[in-house]
Amino acid sequence: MSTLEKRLKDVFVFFENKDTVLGYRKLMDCALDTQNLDIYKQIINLTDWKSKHPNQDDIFISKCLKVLEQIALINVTAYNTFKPIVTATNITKSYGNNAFKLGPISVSINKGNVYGLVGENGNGKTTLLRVLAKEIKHTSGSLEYNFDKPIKTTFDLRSSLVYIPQRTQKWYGSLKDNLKFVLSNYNISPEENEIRVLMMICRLGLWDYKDLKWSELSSGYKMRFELARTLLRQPELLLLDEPLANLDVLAQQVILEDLKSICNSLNNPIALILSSQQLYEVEKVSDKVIYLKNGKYTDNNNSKVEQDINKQLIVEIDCNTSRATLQEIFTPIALEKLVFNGGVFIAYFNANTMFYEVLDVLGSNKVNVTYIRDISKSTRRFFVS
Ligand SMILES: Nc1ncnc2c1ncn2[C@@H]1O[C@H](COP(=O)(O)OP(=O)(O)OP(=O)(O)O)[C@@H](O)[C@H]1O
Repeated sequence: MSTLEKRLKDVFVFFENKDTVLGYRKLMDCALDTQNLDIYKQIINLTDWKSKHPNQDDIFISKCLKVLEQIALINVTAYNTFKPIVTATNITKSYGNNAFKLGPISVSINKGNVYGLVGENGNGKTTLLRVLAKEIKHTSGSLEYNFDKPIKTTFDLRSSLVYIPQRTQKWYGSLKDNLKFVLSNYNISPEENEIRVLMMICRLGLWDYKDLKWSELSSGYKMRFELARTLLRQPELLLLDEPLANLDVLAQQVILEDLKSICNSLNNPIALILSSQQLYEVEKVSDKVIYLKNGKYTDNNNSKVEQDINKQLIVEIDCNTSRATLQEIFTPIALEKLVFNGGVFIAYFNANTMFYEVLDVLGSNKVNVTYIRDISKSTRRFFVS
């Protein structure tokens, strides 16, 4: 089964299980991959219909399945270049008299992948993004880009390599008109412009907001607008600085899932690097997490400390049991260290201890746990240690 066939089948299963919202998003991803304006028009009509008939799921699903059948008839060529779009080798960045130094950093970035950039405040996330975005020049090391589209002008560069900073600028007029303005620079017909813009509006869940002004949108929708504006230009490398700031937990999950599937496009994949303080959410969607510590990171981090930490089972626990009690009940399952960091306990066990044994011990001793998580492989372990 080809990747497209598999994706179409997934969409079918979502609808079969009445996961309408998710199914529709995935259907739109498949539609985008066709690059076919007739399919786009059908999605636009369907979104309009859904907006006018919000409670008629069964009819909506049958309409979606008809579009799905038509997408299945279209030949979609999959992108298959595995060359990294950017390769950084021992890059560093210093700012004049400031003591902070970013790097050396070595990393390769590939299309179709999501990279989560995490680290404590002031550890160089924004600096790294700005260096990769060619907004500021690195001090030493080499940085090699491999864009598919020819880069002859700064406009070409800024289409393929897009950086969205933490604070975005105010715009005037309606959301839809602003998006149409973006495409008006790309030499396409007014009709095609309208269809492509409306398709992107549908995909990013902006249908009911398309006629609103900047001041009428919440932070979450302003971020969605920025993404729509960027994605219309079909970037190859997308750098987002804290896109989750100001979003509620649900909106964070939705936007991350959306970003992941948009980057995973079959014929137009994007390499995405996003910085965030939302560790769990970012780790869940990232193909790789870049953790910056004092400005440093290397792809193959095989330092001795790393190897030792990787062997332990590390569990974060929130409960109102005393430290002494936890110490006592965990000792038989090879507790090596118990740390209380003011809010939660971090328990370090021997590598042979299993997470289910920890759950077992807590349950059998009737400990009231409000939160527990195995963070052995999460970058969270660096933040709590
Ligand atoms: N333009 C600049 N001139 C001088 N120093 C700077 C400049 N920009 C950043 N720095 C310094 O570089 C260091 C790293 O900052 P950076 O903004 O890259 O970190 P960050 O990880 O993104 O932080 P945060 O999570 O707080 O956004 C800080 O010490 C900061 O003071």
